[in-house]
Amino acid sequence: MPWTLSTEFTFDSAHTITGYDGPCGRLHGHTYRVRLQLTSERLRPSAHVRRSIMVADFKTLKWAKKDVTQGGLDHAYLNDLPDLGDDTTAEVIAAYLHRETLRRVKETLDEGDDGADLRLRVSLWETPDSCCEYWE
Ligand SMILES: Nc1nc2c(c(=O)[nH]1)N=C([C@H](O)[C@H](O)COP(=O)(O)OP(=O)(O)OP(=O)(O)O)CN2
Ligand SMILES: [Zn+2]
Repeated sequence: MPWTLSTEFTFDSAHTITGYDGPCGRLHGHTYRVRLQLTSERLRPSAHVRRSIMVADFKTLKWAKKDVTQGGLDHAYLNDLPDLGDDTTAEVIAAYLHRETLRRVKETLDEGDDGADLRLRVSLWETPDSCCEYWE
């Protein structure tokens, strides 16, 4: 793949791993760190410029750092989100970030472009020393 776009950001959220036999089963919070790496065979128009000069707009990739009231994950109670429910492990959140980020990027593509060459890798740190990666 000729291009790899990489961006990192954090969001602060609370969660409970329902049914967990230990402290993680109680309400607590994390500063989650996210790294997104998106590879592409070609350059495309994006949400803010119609010439083919980007893999995707960094602004589109960083949707999750927005406040939950604006469609992101910052200052959310993650268990309240219908796509996550009570299973808010790093594994489930990373898969959700993968699905939702690709969906948002593909929304900006031209008609007839299915984005089949786009590959996304999500790395999600729940704590400074514990990370989950998700890619296909
Ligand atoms: N495979 C997973 N294991 C755990 C997850 C997870 O999402 N996937 N989550 C938790 C809890 O959310 C917990 O808050 C994080 O636990 P941990 O990494 O153990 O964090 P600590 O820094 O509190 O751990 P120390 O005991 O201080 O090392 C648990 N497991
Ligand atoms: Zn936790």
